[in-house]
Amino acid sequence: MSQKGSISIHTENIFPIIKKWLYSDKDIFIRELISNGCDAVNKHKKLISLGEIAGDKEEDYKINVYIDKEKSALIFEDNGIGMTEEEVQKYINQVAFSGAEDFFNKYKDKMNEENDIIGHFGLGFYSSFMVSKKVQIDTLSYKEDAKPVRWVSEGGTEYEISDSDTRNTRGTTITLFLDDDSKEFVEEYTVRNIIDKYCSFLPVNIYLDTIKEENSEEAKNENEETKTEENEVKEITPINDTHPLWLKSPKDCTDEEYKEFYRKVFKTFDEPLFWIHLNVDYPFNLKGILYFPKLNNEFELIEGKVKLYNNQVFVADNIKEVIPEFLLLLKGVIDCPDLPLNVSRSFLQNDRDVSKISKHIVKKVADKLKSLAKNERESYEKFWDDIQVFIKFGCLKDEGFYDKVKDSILFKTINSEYITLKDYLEKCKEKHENKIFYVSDEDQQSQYIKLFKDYDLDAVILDSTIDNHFISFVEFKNQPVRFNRIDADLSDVLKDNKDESNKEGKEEIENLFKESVGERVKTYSVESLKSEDTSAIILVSEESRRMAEMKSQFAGMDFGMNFEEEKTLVINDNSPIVKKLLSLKDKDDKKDDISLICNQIVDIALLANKELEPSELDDFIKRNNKLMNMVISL
Ligand SMILES: Nc1ncnc2c1ncn2[C@@H]1O[C@H](COP(=O)(O)OP(=O)(O)OP(=O)(O)O)[C@@H](O)[C@H]1O
Repeated sequence: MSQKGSISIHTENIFPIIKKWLYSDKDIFIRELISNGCDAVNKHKKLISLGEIAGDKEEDYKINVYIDKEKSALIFEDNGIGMTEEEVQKYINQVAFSGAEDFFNKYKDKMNEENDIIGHFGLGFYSSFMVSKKVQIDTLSYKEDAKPVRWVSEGGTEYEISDSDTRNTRGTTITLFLDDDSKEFVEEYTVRNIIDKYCSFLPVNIYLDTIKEENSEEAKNENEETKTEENEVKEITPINDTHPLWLKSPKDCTDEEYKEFYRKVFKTFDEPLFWIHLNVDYPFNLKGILYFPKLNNEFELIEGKVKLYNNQVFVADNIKEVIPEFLLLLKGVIDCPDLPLNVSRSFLQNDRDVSKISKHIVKKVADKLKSLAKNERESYEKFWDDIQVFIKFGCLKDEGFYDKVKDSILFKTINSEYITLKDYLEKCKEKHENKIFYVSDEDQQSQYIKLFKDYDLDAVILDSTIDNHFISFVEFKNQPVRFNRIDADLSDVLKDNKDESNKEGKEEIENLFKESVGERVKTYSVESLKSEDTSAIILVSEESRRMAEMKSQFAGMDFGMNFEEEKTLVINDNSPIVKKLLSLKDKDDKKDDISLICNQIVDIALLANKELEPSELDDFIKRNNKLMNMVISL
């Protein structure tokens, strides 16, 4: 037997649910009530522009928020459309029946502008019961012959409607009598911060004031002040900026405006490097400004912040569904009226739409980078050190982003030039095809940099933490290109410059070192290096170094193999010391000295590559002392 039916809901049970679960954050009742006021104003303006009613669209529309400490109440007052008794019955008494939706549906055929009404679900108003023991609405509709109405409810399903004796101008006043757990909302500082957070860019002026008790000291002082400064008119400024910069057309915004907006929104004195003004009408509405912040150090990146707005109402910071994770390293604002938000606004519903928006933002960022790299190369190079970590992170996170920006990725060379991968490979094709040499630590690898410069070779600097991963990623995407650290095996590259003369002498030098140094290095090679100052350098095979690094990252794990770095000692037969050693090789009484100096040369070469092992350092110091003694007793 099958049966169909409809589930019944007991309204009495709904309120505790709304109160407790609907909104994750108590503060948001302020946002909901102010956005209702804003909707009410916008509706009124819309009716004027549609010619439905007479009036001045530029009238002084506003939302006043008053704090009444004495009554422990918060009052929200607007001069919007107001409500008739019938509308109160319909929109307020029926939970989840939105007058905003109703209004939009009624006029949507006539409205050619986008829908800028915030309300949607018909639930926002009830968030006021999260903080109130009693809520009172006093409202007067714009309609002719409308009478002021009062609606009062103490949070259950009971309400009372009567004539209002306090509202005699068009608009709505909502009074929240705060419950005992919500007394913090009588503090002006708290309320101001919340309005600032959510409503900074709402399109209607918002003012906040605390009602002074008539005979209080504060009120008396204020009276005194007004008496003494009779001629001075106290200027009251709204909390919000009703025309945020992102709404302006990019061509009308000046650099100074962008910078000022950045400083104001992110409360900083810093200047952004550059920015992207997003302005999309199709296939969805999206406006915003993304700033590339100037970084003082790599780790500051985590502080990025992208604020998401829905019709100028703040929704949340850093929503990763809309803004891809790597873009969260930027700072900025994004206003997307089409966001499929759910009731509590900070949660998104439809993944497909959201991912479209997110893809679009990525594309815009990539386009901007490409255009800067192409058209403003000089400033792009100046920014590069600051933005490179961000871009590399983006590439690692999103291959699509890499594919878009790959030709705009720069590499700084040891000659302080900036070059793309393509240009580097082309330039070095003859000398080392598909091989990129890089420096991971300029100070430590200075010997090698010098060698490179002597041989007119070029290397790029990849010294941030992210570069290790980035190198593997670029190799994977650009096979058979390989990155080699500057101390990697250069024999192929040096071969071209190889001096084939003195072959015999070279063999003798090699044997001399082999005898004295033994197994400490795997291979020996003797070259005629251009610089006489270097007696020898150590080269480490790229593969073996990477394996050894990997092993040290997974310390303690047994890989079943020995990952030793494979070292080659390149001895310079142009060095006067090496020459001298060679000349002494047959002198028996010099054997010990030769061995001492050969080992010392190896250690110095090792030191120039990286720190010595403790036991090696020990020997090095002992030998050094011996050498000094020898010199002194000469
Ligand atoms: N200040 C106001 N002035 C005029 N009408 C109002 C005001 N506040 C609420 N209303 C009416 O009550 C309706 C219900 O408000 P409520 O905040 O519960 O939902 P909403 O704004 O439609 O949607 P949401 O839940 O998304 O905020 C509104 O759609 C509007 O018609």
